[in-house]
Amino acid sequence: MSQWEIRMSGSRGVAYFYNPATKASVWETPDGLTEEEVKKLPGAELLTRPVKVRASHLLVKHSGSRNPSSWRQAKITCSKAEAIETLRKYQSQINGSHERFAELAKEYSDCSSARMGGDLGVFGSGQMQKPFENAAFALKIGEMSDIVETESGVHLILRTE
Ligand SMILES: N=C(N)NCCC[C@H](NC(=O)[C@@H]1CCC/C1=C\[C@H](COP(=O)(O)O)NC(=O)[C@@H](N)Cc1ccccc1)C(N)=O
Repeated sequence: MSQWEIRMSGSRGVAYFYNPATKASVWETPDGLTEEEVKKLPGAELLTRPVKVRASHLLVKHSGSRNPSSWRQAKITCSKAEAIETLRKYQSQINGSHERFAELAKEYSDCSSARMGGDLGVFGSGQMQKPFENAAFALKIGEMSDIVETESGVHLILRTE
């Protein structure tokens, strides 16, 4: 059976099967593929991708951010490297604690969501910048991301629902 792979369709956020050799794309599991074989296909993680998530984040902006200003600092001048270093420091202080995450987001996040401990509410595919969306949607509930870079700056993400 020529190799199938799993891809995500546009903004509908629904996974489908694609066969690069035959260029066939089908919504349902191709005949002859067992459940076990499907789980081993490239892109299999997309099959368990949620439709919507709720997440909090701690954003540290830098001079290269698309909007280098926030409630904390009118003109943000730190370099991207310094922002990453700062976020690493917060990451080690958080050390997996959801409470610490919310406390540090409230105090240090350069996003207006800081006042809600970083909570962004529920969002679906197509709402956030792709690197942020992909990282948030790949997290299990309660899991924290490593450092994620977007046009806004560098983030730590905690998936809460
Ligand atoms: N709930 C939504 N749909 N709100 C629109 C999101 C727009 C989206 N934003 C992002 O992808 C990044 C990642 C998370 C926050 C964020 C960026 C910025 C900060 O960066 P900056 O734009 O200065 O570069 N914060 C926001 O947008 C805030 N309104 C998020 C928020 C705050 C309070 C409550 C809910 C949501 C985008 N497509 O640009």
